[in-house]
Amino acid sequence: MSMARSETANNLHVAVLPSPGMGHIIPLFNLANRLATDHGCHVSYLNITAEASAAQTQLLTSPNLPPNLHIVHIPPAKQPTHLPQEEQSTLAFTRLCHIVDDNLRELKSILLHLGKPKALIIDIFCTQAFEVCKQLSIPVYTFYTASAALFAFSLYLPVMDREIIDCEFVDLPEPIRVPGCSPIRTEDLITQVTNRKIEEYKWFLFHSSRLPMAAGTLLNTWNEFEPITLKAIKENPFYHQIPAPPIYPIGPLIKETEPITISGAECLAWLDSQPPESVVFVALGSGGSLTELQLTEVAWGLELSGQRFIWVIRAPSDVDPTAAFFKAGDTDSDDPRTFLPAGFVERTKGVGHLVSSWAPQAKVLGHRSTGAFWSHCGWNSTLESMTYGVPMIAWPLYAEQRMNASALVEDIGVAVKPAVDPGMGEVVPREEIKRVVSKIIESEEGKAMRRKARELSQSAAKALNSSGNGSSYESLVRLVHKWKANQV
Ligand SMILES: O=c1ccn([C@@H]2O[C@H](COP(=O)(O)OP(=O)(O)O[C@H]3O[C@H](CO)[C@@H](O)[C@H](O)[C@H]3O)[C@@H](O)[C@H]2O)c(=O)[nH]1
Repeated sequence: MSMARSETANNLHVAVLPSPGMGHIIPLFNLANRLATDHGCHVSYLNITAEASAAQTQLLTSPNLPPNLHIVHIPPAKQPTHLPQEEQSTLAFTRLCHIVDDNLRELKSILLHLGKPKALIIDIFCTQAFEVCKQLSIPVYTFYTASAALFAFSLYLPVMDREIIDCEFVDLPEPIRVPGCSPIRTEDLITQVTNRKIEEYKWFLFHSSRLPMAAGTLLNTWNEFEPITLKAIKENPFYHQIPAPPIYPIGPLIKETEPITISGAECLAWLDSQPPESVVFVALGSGGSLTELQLTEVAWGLELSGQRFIWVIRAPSDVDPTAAFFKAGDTDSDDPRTFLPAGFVERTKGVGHLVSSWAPQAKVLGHRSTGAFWSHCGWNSTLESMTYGVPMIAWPLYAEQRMNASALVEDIGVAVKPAVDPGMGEVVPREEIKRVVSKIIESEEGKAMRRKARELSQSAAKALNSSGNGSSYESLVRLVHKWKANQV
C-alpha cells in the first residue's frame, strides 16, 4: 500500500550537500525540493558559493522555493588551494574536487549551527563529509547523480585498481566486465580513469572507494530503466564482498521548476509556433562546447538538413576548454554567433533559433514541438529526455557520457550516434550531421526510437506515482520513514 505523505512529515530536518557544477547542483536541488514539497521535510540545502556560476545563483535565488526549503550559503574558503594555471584550464574535475575540499573545512560548525540535521545527503564528490558526520553521529547518504551502471563501476573500481588491473584501463585488450553492466569498451570509459597517474584519477578513486561508507545510496534512476544493473547491485554475491550500502532508486528526479530568463521565454515562444515534434534541440549540458572546426560542421549540417532546430550555442572549446563549465548560464561573454559560418544566422532564420549559453532545457524537452534532443548524454539530460519521451542524438563529450551514449544507442534503442570521419580526426562531418538529424525526425527508425522513449516516459511516470505504489516514490518514502524513526 502506498504510504501517505502526512505520515512522513512533522519537521524532520535533513540537509543536502551538492558539489559544484550544474550537473550536480540541479539534481541535489531537485531532491531537496521533492523532500520539502512531497514529504514535508525541513530541508537545508548547503550551497558552496565559491566560483558559483550565473545559472547556480539564478536557480537558488528563485522566488518560488517552498518555505521549508532553506538555502544555506557556505562562504568561500579563506585560503583556497591555488592550482597551477595549466591545470585550471584543462581539468575542470580536479578544480571542482579542490573547491569541495577547501570549502568543506567548516562543515562541522555549519551542521552544529543548523542544530544537527537527522540525515545528511551528499553528492558523490563530497565524501569528506563522512568523517565529520561520524563525529556528530549524523547518518550520511549519497545521492548518485549518474547511472546505476556507473555506480556499479565505481564500487568495483577500487578492487580493479588494487587487485586486478596493472596497466592503464584504456590499454586493456578487452572490454571491462562489471557485474550487471554491459561490457564497457575501453573507449567508453569515464574520462577520469583514463590516466591512473594524474590527480583527476586519484580524486575519482578516492571518492569511489568511500561509497561503501554511506548509510544508503539514492540512485537517480528507476527499475524499468536499468533493471539488470539494479538487480545485480542488490543481489549479486560479488557486491556482497564489497560492503555496498543499501540502494534506493528514486528517479527520475528532474527539474520541476526553473527560472525563465528573457532569452528562455523567447525560445519557448518560438517553439510555440512550430509544428508538433518537428524541432531538434541541440544542447550539450552545463559545460559542453565544441571546437571551432566542429562548430562549423554542425552549423552546416543543421542548415543542409533543412530541419527546424534550437541550438544552445557557446564559444568554441579551443578558446578555453572549461570556460563553459564554470560560466554556466553566463550570457555576458562574447556573442557566440560570431563563431558561426558567415550568413548562417540569416539563412536559417525562421527554421532555427539560437540561444546563447543556456536554455530552459526541461521546458523545451517537455514542449510538444520538440522532436529530438541532440545531447552530450549527461545523466540529467538523459533523464529529462526520457521523462518527456524524446529520442536523442548522442554526442558524448567527456566524463561518463560515452558509456551513457552506448547504452542509449545499443541497449535501450532511443538514440542514434553520428560517426566521426577518420580522415578528419574526431570531427563529425556536415553530411553525417545532416543524415542523423533527418533520420531522427523523419525516418521509421526515428519513429521507433520515439515510441521506445515514450514507453520509458510512461514507466518513469509510473515509478514516480505518489498514489499508486510507484517504486521510486515508495523508495523515498521508505527512507523518510527511516529517518523519522531514528528521530529522537
Ligand atoms: O542550456 C542548458 C544546459 C543545461 N541545462 C541543465 O543542466 C543540467 C545538465 O546536466 P547533465 O545533462 O547531467 O550534464 P552536465 O552538466 O555535463 O553534468 C555532469 O554531471 C552529470 C551527473 O553526474 C554527468 O552525467 C555528466 O556527464 C557531467 O558532465 C540539466 O538539468 C539541464 O536541464 C539547462 O537547463 N540549460
